[in-house]
Amino acid sequence: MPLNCLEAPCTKAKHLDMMNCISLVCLLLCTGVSSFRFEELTQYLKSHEEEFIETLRQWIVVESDSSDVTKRSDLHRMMDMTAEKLRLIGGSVEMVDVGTQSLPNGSSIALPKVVTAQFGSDPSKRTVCVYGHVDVQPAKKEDGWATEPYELTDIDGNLYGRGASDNKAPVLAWIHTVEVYKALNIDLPVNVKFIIEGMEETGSNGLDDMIVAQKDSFFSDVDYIIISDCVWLSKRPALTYGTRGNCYFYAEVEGPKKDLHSGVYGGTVMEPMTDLIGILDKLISPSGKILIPGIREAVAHLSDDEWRMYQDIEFDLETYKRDVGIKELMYSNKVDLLAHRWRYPTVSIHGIEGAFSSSGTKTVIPAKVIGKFSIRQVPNMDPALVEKQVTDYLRSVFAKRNSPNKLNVTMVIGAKPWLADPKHPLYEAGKAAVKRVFDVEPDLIREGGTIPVARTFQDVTGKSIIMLPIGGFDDGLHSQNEKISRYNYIEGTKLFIAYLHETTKALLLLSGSGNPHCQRSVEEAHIRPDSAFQRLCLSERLGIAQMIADLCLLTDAEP
Ligand SMILES: CC(C)C[C@H](NC(=O)CN)C(=O)O
Repeated sequence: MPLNCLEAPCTKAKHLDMMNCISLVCLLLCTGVSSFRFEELTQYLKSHEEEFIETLRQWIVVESDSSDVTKRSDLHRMMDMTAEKLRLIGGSVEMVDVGTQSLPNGSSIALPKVVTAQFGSDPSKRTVCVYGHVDVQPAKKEDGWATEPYELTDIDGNLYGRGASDNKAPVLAWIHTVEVYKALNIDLPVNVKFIIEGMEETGSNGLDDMIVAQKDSFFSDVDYIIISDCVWLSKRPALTYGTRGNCYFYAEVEGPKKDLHSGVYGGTVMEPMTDLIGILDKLISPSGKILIPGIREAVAHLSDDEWRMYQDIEFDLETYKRDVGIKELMYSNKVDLLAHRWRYPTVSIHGIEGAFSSSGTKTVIPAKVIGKFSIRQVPNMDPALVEKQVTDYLRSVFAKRNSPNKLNVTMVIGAKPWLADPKHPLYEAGKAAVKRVFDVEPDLIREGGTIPVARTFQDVTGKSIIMLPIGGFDDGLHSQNEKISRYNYIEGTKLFIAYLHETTKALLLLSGSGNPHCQRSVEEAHIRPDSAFQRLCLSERLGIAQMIADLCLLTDAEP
């Protein structure tokens, strides 16, 4: 019985019949999909566990905090170490200069180079590109860490250290995936490329331009991009199909020419800090309602399907409360809580530069203060519009205060949200890999945090992205006592090994027996969620998918 082709423009292969399926299986056999030596690969991994933890230790010790310019030499060293590691296992590595960063005092400083690497360029294989970052958020012992943040400390199987989960261990897990194949002299099922940056935690400065510049070179043969810079929702492994974006603002209020004694001058001048707190208070209500006109109106409505997906996810609010360490949440039902974590915007106030913040009782009136806040972005918000909405609104709120002080609002990060189709074959491959390693179905989740470059990858290169997290729900990203468990680090590496295998099948499926028109059309269909075309592709592909999956099962002999 003939089966319909994957999509309309693919005329030659309009009817994929049994013969075509058989030739596809032959292709699977030729590309090595049939001889997956999973046991051997994971045995090697297990027997080298301590070595892989030692490498993580050497990476954690580097204070690669991208937000602190005094640590820039550490960050450069971190990029060198990443390049060296990739070279050591046989990658052809480049360190791409992405220019300089302008500092508030008018000077500039070199951005960390972006590391790219390539393993294999076999034209008969598909090419995947792994993105990750090796910069970290700030951390000091006195912030409340129980251990030294830059010394990897193993307590009860948890590996504590700044950047352990975000994102050094996942980057290493991908590198080790390639290393294990190489060490055993087993052919990688795909060509693997890496793009590792050092400015993710401050908005990926320089990377967007580099992606645009290398669209037709480094990215030209990339079939899709994998990002493992997020965490599971619970103890169950997950696949992530969306991230929120982030618009980060500085609101600077400047008053007297120098700091003043509040006893001598207090009561006679309008204080910049009072103005700043006054306007920040008008951003969001205590119940979480964003007060900036136009923001809430832009948000895509929660569909019935989404509601059902959230409802079906196992998620315990009590565990969540315990992890956060609070008595009450903003929402007491699961769907509302997940929706506000993943797919609604929120305002967070992060800090005030110039304010007195040490211990003690200094009685100063600070002359200039900079409030720092960000708004997480969701479909269909547009950072350029948000910048205008926020600036206009804060100016009008400030004007009502009749203050002689000066207000200056700037948006320093404008990262868009990213959303994929969790029914894409890449996610089917993810499910199969999770099943193989953990013997469960993964949660399909979104992520409240931001990977600034995710949307750029998609928009500029036109490639699909899958996010494959290995971090635990309680890893404490950006927080005190960040960690990754040994279990997640090592089983996560196993997951990546399995994923490269499963994805080879998925990519063959995507390519519609290798017809490039089919490939392009399916990719396009998945980049435009909700199109009628995509629905057609998906529904027509399901039958074929099932059939090929069944045939693959026959060929998937373990050693
Ligand atoms: C734009 C932010 C600084 C990016 C940051 N990203 C991550 O933490 C991803 N690991 C975020 O705050 O979401």
